[in-house]
Amino acid sequence: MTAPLLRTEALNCYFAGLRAVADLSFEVRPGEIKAVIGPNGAGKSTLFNMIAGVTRPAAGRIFFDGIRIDAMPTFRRARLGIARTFQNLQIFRDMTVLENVITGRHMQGRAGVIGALLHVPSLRAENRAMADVAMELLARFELDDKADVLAGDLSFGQMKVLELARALASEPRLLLLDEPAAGLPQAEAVHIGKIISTLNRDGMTVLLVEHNMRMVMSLSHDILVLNNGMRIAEGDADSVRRHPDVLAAYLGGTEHA
Ligand SMILES: Nc1ncnc2c1ncn2[C@@H]1O[C@H](COP(=O)(O)OP(=O)(O)OP(=O)(O)O)[C@@H](O)[C@H]1O
Repeated sequence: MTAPLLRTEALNCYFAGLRAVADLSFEVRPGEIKAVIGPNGAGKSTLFNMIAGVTRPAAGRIFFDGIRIDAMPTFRRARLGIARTFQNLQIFRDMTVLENVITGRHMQGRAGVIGALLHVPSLRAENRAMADVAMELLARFELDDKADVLAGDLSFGQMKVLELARALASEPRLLLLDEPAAGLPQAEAVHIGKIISTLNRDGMTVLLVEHNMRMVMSLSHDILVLNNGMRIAEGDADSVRRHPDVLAAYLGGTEHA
């Protein structure tokens, strides 16, 4: 069997005594779309933040491609090939769409974001190459005609796509998507879903935290269900949908789409 791209071992995280994630071990295999679902407060964001490097686990280990990463700063995880999007969009609204993608691209380059923004002369050639790649990405997401528009002037749906494009600009091997459909009408959620599906068909491994059940059920190869920080089920859409503990956890919840 192929080695997992991402693996956690007995992860724990506490907030003021509350156990937000409890002894959680799970894997993401290369090439799969894995979703993490669960009712509000289940621990999804906490898990996501531990993988991205925002929150330190109290105990447990995280491995990316066999390398232990749980104590690594975020930028080193990014350099290893982990990119993320944010639940609350974190695009630069006063920069153009193209510049936003280039900031993602600079995770890869020698220049760094500051160098890019200062237009250091020796870095111009590198910047031009990055701009070309960024334009290709925008074309792929049908945002190339908006390259010179300020990101803040995009529609909300386009901003979500832009954030995805920026994350991809670093050429990651693992894409962490934090509620990519949040706040979108169903038609635009379907559009984002198609983009994710195409990326995955082209080989991208995806870890998805999402409340939109239609998206989760249609996209995911494997679904991890959390409740109170613990795994209550894991498997494909059909098995998870029918699992009695999953039904019980969601009873009275609002997440069913
Ligand atoms: N920074 C924090 N300080 C204190 N408690 C926190 C903090 N972050 C999360 N928690 C608590 O940890 C538990 C897990 O929260 P988490 O945000 O990970 O759940 P979630 O599954 O992402 O929920 P949602 O679907 O509402 O985003 C919750 O009880 C939450 O209140």
